[in-house]
Amino acid sequence: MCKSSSIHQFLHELPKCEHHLHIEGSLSPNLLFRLASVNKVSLPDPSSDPSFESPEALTSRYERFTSLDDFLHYYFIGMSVLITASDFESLAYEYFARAHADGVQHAEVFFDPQAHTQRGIAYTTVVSGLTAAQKRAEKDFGITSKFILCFLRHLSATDAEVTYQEAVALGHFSDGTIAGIGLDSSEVGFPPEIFREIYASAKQAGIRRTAHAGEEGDASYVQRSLDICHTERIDHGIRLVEDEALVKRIAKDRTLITMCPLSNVRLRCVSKVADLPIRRFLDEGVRFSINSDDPAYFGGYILDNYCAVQEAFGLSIKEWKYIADGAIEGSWCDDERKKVLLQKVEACVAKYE
Ligand SMILES: Nc1ncnc2[nH]cnc12
Ligand SMILES: [Zn+2]
Repeated sequence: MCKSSSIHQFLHELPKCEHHLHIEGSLSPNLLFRLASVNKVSLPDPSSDPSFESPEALTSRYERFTSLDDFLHYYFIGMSVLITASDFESLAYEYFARAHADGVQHAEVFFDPQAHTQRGIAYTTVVSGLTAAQKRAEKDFGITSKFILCFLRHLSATDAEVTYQEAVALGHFSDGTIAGIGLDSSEVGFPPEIFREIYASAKQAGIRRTAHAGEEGDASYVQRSLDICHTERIDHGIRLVEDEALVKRIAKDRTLITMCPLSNVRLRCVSKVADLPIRRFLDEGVRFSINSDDPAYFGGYILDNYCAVQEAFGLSIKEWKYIADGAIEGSWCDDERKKVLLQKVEACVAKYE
């Protein structure tokens, strides 16, 4: 919630694109406990980790993450309760409904297939649940969406290749089921070039490419994602400001940075939202979007992130228009959809200017 109710109303109505949302990160503690019980999945014993005593205890543990790896420990345990296609469908449909309520018009959603196939859940089970939700959400809410298949960087390139080839063999990249690839999980010590061959193959095949970089890793992770993996976007990217030439290059190339303010605070990448390089990005012409990352873990969905930015930086309507337009331009939807979304932003801004 913003202090000013009129700016809050404006931010609520502003047409949004979300580009950095891990669907497994939208699993709330309540749903996690419910699915564990329905699917008979055992969670860690509360005598070894009291956070698993109740959904409330887990929620309060989520307020005390110490790092990306500390969060990932809970993230991977959490998603172990997802078993059937219908579990994935319910999870994704709930996300789309929540995003729609926050003013999201277009969402590009990450998923982590290796985290599921590793524990015996078929890749096709995951994808059929997600795509069923996608179709229902477009029909029910008019929200358009894309899926981005992420590779877990703490696993080997060979492991990633198996998943990539499964998606290729099923025609999922060529038929539009999946729009692009991404790279997530522990960053430091797992540089993007480990996955250079998959990224080269994706580029050759016209598959869209992004990667988490510059979240905990330094600016060289961003630079190597661009130069070696030819990524078209950068997820997080907050540490790119350590390299002024890189900031200028990203501004010139209009490379979209998908920022996640509440995530960066929860994972202690910065101590407060005001420490994020938002003012610098605006001043230097860097295009960026504002996103929720793992909303069930980080205490807020997309509108909460917009409000946190507003409270920290006191942006003008004109600056919000720049952000909203940049988010549309950096989306992977077709030009026709972009045109419609740009017009919606224009109409919203005209109402509040
Ligand atoms: N913020 C994040 N960074 C890296 N990997 C992730 N997986 C889910 N959220 C993530
Ligand atoms: Zn992320």
